[in-house]
Amino acid sequence: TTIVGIIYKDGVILGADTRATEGPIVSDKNCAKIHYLAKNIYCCGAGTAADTEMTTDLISSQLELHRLQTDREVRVVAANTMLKQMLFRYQGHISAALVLGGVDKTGPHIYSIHPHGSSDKLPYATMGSGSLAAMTVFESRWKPDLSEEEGKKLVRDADPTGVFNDLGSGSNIDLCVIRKGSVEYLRNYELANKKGKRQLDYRFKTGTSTVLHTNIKDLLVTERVQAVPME
Ligand SMILES: C#CCCCC(=O)N[C@@H](Cc1ccccc1)C(=O)N[C@@H](CC(C)C)B(O)O
Repeated sequence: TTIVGIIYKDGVILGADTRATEGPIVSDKNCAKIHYLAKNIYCCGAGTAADTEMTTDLISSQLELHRLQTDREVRVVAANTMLKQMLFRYQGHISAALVLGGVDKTGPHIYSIHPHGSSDKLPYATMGSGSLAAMTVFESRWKPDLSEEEGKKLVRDADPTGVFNDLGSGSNIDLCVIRKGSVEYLRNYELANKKGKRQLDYRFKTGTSTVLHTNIKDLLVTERVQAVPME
């Protein structure tokens, strides 16, 4: 997985690849790794698919109850606290490595959260097997007050470094732009690995293998079976 998040002038932008693996096998070529937590908060997940899905679903439900109780828009820091406290409680056995992003009344926020429960509040973050590849782009090109176009371009250049150089990442790129009061969830923003058209027909021609022997059985004829007396 290569998941990324940045803060730009008017909010945050999250990015994720869409590959799920089981060892050397790609088990899903187009899975969704950007999860809804609240209308102003989304979360990218790396690690065990089941853990990232279940953890984000659970915290999303808890955030909704929190919103109903407080009657206020939930803050990103609340999501971070709930996520890290649960991951810490399970001492790293929940293999969910997260990039949390959102915008609330205090502004845009990005956190990275590790399976053991530590979190870092950052202007940009990457997680997953392709995180080092993606981080090269942010370390060299991120700056404060990027425009939305510049921010999208940065994420669009960072995530593919993992998609193309890390075997644990691949296929397409999903994007999520969160501004004050609006969200743009761009599923399959980039189809980075379109399947090519086969050039030739590789099927064997009929008659390739000679027929040596034919045996046709009439299955409708039922052989008489001797009834075996019950003991
Ligand atoms: C069996 C099995 C694993 C089901 C799919 C599965 O969780 N794959 C994992 C890798 C992994 C983890 C733990 C055990 C095996 C295999 C995976 O692809 N993680 C990606 C993110 C998730 C959200 C798709 B990424 O971090 O590479």
